[in-house]
Amino acid sequence: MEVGFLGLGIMGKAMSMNLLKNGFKVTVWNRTLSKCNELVAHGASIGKTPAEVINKCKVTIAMLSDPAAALSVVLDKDGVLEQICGGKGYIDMSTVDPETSCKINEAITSKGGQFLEAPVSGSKQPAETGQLVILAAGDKALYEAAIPAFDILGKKSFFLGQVGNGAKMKLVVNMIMGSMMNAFSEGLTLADRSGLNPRDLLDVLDLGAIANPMFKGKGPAMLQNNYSPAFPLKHQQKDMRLALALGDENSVPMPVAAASNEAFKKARSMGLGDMDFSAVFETLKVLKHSS
Ligand SMILES: NC(=O)C1=CN([C@@H]2O[C@H](COP(=O)(O)OP(=O)(O)OC[C@H]3O[C@@H](n4cnc5c(N)ncnc54)[C@H](OP(=O)(O)O)[C@@H]3O)[C@@H](O)[C@H]2O)C=CC1
Ligand SMILES: O=CCCC(=O)O
Repeated sequence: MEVGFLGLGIMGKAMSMNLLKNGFKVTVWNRTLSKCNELVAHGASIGKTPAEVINKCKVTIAMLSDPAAALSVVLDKDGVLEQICGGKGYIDMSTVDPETSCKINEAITSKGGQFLEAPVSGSKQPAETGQLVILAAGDKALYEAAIPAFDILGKKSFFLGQVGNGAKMKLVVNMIMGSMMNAFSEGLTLADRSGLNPRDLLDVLDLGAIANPMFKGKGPAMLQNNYSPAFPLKHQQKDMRLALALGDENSVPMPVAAASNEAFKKARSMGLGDMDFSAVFETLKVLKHSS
């Protein structure tokens, strides 16, 4: 099967590489074109613009940073819309808000193309090993056609109905994850400041009812001030912001998420946006202990 792939950041690079290694023919494009070279060394072809990729491929996947990037790649000059037409499918796997996804859907379907949103749960390593959780919504026929690719990229795919539902599910999941990361950071700090060994806290947490892969995976690195980015903090803050907007629209009070968003904003203001989102832990270190 031949697919196009737009956006070779942390996730897009790992996902397109995985497709290549599993026998897919892949044509890639990235805004910074030099990032295509590694994929080409593994057998990918390059499209010089999103339009060129769409022209070449029946199905094209996008994995882009945020709503502005997702819209720009579709609507701007040399974008997806210039070549999309009947018989072609576009699958946006970026994390965006439902409104952005609906705008893209309208643009693609107005030209006769098929559209599926399919944001993912899971980070760099699951992307490398094909263990993502795919949250798809939109064109059911395109979803079914994409299953061979989704089976390579993920361990489980959900079809959630109309466009917007995939985006909503993803934002709810990441809102919970971002709040958990803040509670975890506060717990590590409280353990340390009150004279406990935070490593003991990691062991205790791992044996109890709130054990989870995120605490287990990120905790030891956080205690070594290692925030090598798997999920960049700027994207987590974007997701909290978009989840809070969804809360506004649905009159859902979310004081925990709002406080977490403020912590991520503070971390961005400290220059930590490109670090892993666990770097929000650093926001607690600027407060010195006082008696
Ligand atoms: N990292 C993770 O753990 C996960 C991330 N996600 C989501 O997946 C998406 C991608 O994440 P990730 O790979 O980590 O992000 P990166 O920041 O590593 O990559 C972002 C990609 O978007 C491109 N891009 C940014 N702005 C534009 C623009 N205006 N026009 C065209 N291309 C643009 C970048 O191109 P360039 O190289 O030129 O800058 C790059 O290819 C995000 O929506 C994120 O929230 C979802 C699940 C997990
Ligand atoms: O959007 C990013 C999700 C990261 C994860 O699920 O580990």
